[in-house]
Amino acid sequence: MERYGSYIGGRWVVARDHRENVNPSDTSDIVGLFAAGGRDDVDAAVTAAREAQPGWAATSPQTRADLLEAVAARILADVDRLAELLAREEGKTRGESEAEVRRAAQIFRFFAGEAVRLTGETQDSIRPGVTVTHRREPVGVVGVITPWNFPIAIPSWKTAPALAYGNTVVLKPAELVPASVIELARIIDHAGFPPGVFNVVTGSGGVVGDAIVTHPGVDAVTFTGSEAVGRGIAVAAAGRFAKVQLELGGKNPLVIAADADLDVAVDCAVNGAFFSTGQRCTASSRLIVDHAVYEPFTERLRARMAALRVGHALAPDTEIGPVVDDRQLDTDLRYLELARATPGASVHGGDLVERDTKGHYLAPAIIEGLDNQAVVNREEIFGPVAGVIRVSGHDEAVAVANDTEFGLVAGICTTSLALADDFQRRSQTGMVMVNLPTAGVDPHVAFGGRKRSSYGPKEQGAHARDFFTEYKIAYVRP
Ligand SMILES: NC(=O)C1=CN([C@@H]2O[C@H](COP(=O)(O)OP(=O)(O)OC[C@H]3O[C@@H](n4cnc5c(N)ncnc54)[C@H](OP(=O)(O)O)[C@@H]3O)[C@@H](O)[C@H]2O)C=CC1
Ligand SMILES: O=C(O)CCC(=O)C(=O)O
Repeated sequence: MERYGSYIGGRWVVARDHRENVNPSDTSDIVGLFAAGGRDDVDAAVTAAREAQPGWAATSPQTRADLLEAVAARILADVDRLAELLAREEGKTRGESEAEVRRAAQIFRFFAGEAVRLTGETQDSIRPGVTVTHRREPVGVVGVITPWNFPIAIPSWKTAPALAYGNTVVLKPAELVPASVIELARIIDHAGFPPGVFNVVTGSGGVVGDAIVTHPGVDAVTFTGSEAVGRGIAVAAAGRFAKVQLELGGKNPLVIAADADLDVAVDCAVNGAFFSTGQRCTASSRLIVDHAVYEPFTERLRARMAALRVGHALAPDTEIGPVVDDRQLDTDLRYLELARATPGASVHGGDLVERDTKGHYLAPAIIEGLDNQAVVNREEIFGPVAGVIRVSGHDEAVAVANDTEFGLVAGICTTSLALADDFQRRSQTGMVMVNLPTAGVDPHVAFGGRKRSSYGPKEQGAHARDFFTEYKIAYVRP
């Protein structure tokens, strides 16, 4: 069984303790043994990152662009192997995994371009002869803490902009899925980045994650994961005046209007609620359906749902891979039990599925008959489970869609431009989708939500520079 260390200061550091990375499609398959890093590893990584940062910031933007482009090319050259590894460690289908790996390459390619595109601003002072410049500079050392549901794309969309703009990085992947990030570190190492520019410490959130967040040498922390952990990180980072960016949960509504094209609506619902096993912060976990189309929509949805093939992530006919681990499966089952025990609810699907290999297989489920106040329609489940809520008319649909503590993304299926436009304006979310699944965003576009879904500047696209750079304002009298 191969053992992997952390990547610190351009070297692979041998670890004392390791943790198994288990394949959720087949729990007898151990992907590898990964370092259970400690605070001393974080300290060494931050020291290396601090030493490397001024030199990295001083490199030509073209050098940074060339190196990021080399990472993109190396990812693409190895797509098959990386996709298979990702599917093995996370449980996404082979197709979903390949799409994610390609997305990681697109992200590195996009930020290669951004490295040479960074601009500042100038303005005239109110004092004659004086010019004011706003110049963007790197923040310094960025701590990156990532979740298990996008093992290579999320680490890439935090790392690529950090590096493009001259920061150095200490990254902690989720303990459930360290393999893809270790491969990314190998690629970055082979591409020829200076030692210390990119560092990875694997290990638990409570130890390695906390050490990154509280380390005085880390200038900024970018995090994606649960609200509870994000809240603690925000408090700890703000307490020592470090910059912080959080991407948290969602309870994303997809409205099916009375005039919706039901083929489009069912496609959007199936994709948004169940693909990637529902394990996306952008998942459509509330389907808000106008009573005029409730019966035909739910009938077609149930039929499509029942036909979805749940199975081993690497089996060619699998449409829905396994749940990531037994803990998340317990969470999904607990919410389904709660729904079944609630008067008026009817649960369709949601049974455990047996396959040739022992994996965490759960059939997709919808919960009908409950209103928007039910616990299952308020809390993020993070599994292949959606609540279906019946409403009367557009105004009620908008009110229900907005009646949540989250605000990541909202979708509407309608053939009316007026309804689509109205929904877009009134939705209390960072992102809106019209006749598209709520999940699945473009790699070159800003990403982020409102309310308790996100905190700090948006991620991705050119807007990423707002987090990964600081303005320096200079008054100049020549
Ligand atoms: N918005 C999103 O995209 C995501 C939301 N979630 C939500 O979070 C729930 C739980 O998922 P989970 O992976 O456990 O999410 P967590 O928030 O626990 O984990 C996200 C990352 O933070 C790390 N972490 C955990 N505790 C700390 C800490 N005290 N200080 C610093 N870092 C820490 C984790 O490490 P490690 O796991 O290695 O211990 C992981 O790398 C899901 O059911 C879902 O609701 C989950 C993933 C993504
Ligand atoms: O839907 C997407 O493309 C992105 C989802 C995401 O960022 C997440 O689940 O953390």
